Amino acid sequence: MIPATGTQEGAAAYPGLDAWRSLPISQQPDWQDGPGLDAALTELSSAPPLVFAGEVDQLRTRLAAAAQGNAFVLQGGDCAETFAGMTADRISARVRTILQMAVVLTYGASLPVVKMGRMAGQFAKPRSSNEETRHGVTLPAYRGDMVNGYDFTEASRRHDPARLIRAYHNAASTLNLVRAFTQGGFADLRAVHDWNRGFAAHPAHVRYESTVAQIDRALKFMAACGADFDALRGVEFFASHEALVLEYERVLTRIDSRSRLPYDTSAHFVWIGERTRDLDGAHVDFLSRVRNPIGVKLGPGTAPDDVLGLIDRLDPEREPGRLTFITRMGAGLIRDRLPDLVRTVTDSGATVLWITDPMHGNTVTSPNGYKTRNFDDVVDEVRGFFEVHRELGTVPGGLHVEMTGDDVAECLGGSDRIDQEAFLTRYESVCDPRLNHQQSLELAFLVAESLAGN
Ligand SMILES: O=C[C@H](O)[C@H](O)COP(=O)(O)O
Ligand SMILES: C=C(OP(=O)(O)O)C(=O)O
Ligand SMILES: [Mn+2]
Repeated sequence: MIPATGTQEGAAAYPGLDAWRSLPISQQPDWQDGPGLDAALTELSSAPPLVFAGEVDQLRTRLAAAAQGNAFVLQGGDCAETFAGMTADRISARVRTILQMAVVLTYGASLPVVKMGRMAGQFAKPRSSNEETRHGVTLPAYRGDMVNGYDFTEASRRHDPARLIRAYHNAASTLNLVRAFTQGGFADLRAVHDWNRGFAAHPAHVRYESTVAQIDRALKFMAACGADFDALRGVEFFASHEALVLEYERVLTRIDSRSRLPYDTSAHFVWIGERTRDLDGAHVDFLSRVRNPIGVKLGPGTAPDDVLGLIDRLDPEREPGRLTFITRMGAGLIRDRLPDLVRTVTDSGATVLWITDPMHGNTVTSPNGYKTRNFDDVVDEVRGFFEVHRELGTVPGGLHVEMTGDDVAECLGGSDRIDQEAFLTRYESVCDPRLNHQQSLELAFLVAESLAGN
């Protein structure tokens, strides 16, 4: 595999990479141009790329397969990664949960599952409000560890460009560990299946025992046929995040030594959020100019013309795997809003990958004041997504979830019946509520059952 170059060398041949600077832009830090920002960007401009162009191309082919119905994508991780949360235990729990979900989905879909973490760079958050008020004190809103700190003090909430450098190093360490876990034996199919057996053995999860038993039989069958399980010890695992802070994405954009084309080497896959997908805005312009596969979040207000405009701007060549639409409509709206968008894309002749994010359209506030989501709404939106695609004969290509491998209590419900009282001691997210380990697995089992037509 030939790496992208490790410097900005060659980027001068692409002046368009800086065209976003003169376009309308929202949700950016307010750290004013100054020595702090310049110093951080200078340091990062010579830092090595986090991912390699060849891997990014590989992902594009995997996503192309998913768009055709020949693979299924699982994208999951924190709403907002934190520097403090970058411990071996937490990273391994998250990777392990994604691997467990992937085995279940692989069985249910009878398809390869493309595994992508919202990991190693998910450090910047768009917010509804610029400010947060607590007990009469108003401070800048928390915008992710790449921008400011979560602690509610003036010093912590100041936007600090030195955090760009910390974000880069935290992403590098996370990715290093993820690569080690997924290549070093941790992902062994038999071990992952054993973990799932443990999950289904719990009395609250008995209804999943039959799926586990079926997977068990499938593995025994594979073994009897002489499958080389040792060859299955390593898995591909890709990194992704919302490309929000464009200074960070720009400085990590490098020219690939093979193709001489620009790649955003901060992650394999980057997406544009619901709040920054303006056709004439900075985010769409910048991402139109890098070779990575790109995602765009689509909320319930998305118009058919918006999706056509996004295809023209982001995928003018109609390249398989280039463009993914991540829909987040809400359980109550998906069956109403998604069909028009899918029909519009199909009629245009374009092929995009459709993924469901059943989290962001289902956020509510619990009576005791926590941002939460009902597990049943999450499941219902996923079901709606599959129903719409089945009806239209199109491909439901993947699942995008905010989740963790830890035993937190942030979303309501699931077989373990998380209630709002549990939030008082086990709510840890610094932004949106995540499915915990059990809820994540449960969702995977439910999706697998419906994929298998059970
Ligand atoms: O993760 C998504 C957004 O950053 C988040 O939903 C915004 O939350 P807010 O409405 O609390 O700002
Ligand atoms: C900000 C997010 O989502 P959206 O852009 O869909 O609101 C997110 O994925 O955390
Ligand atoms: Mn979120």
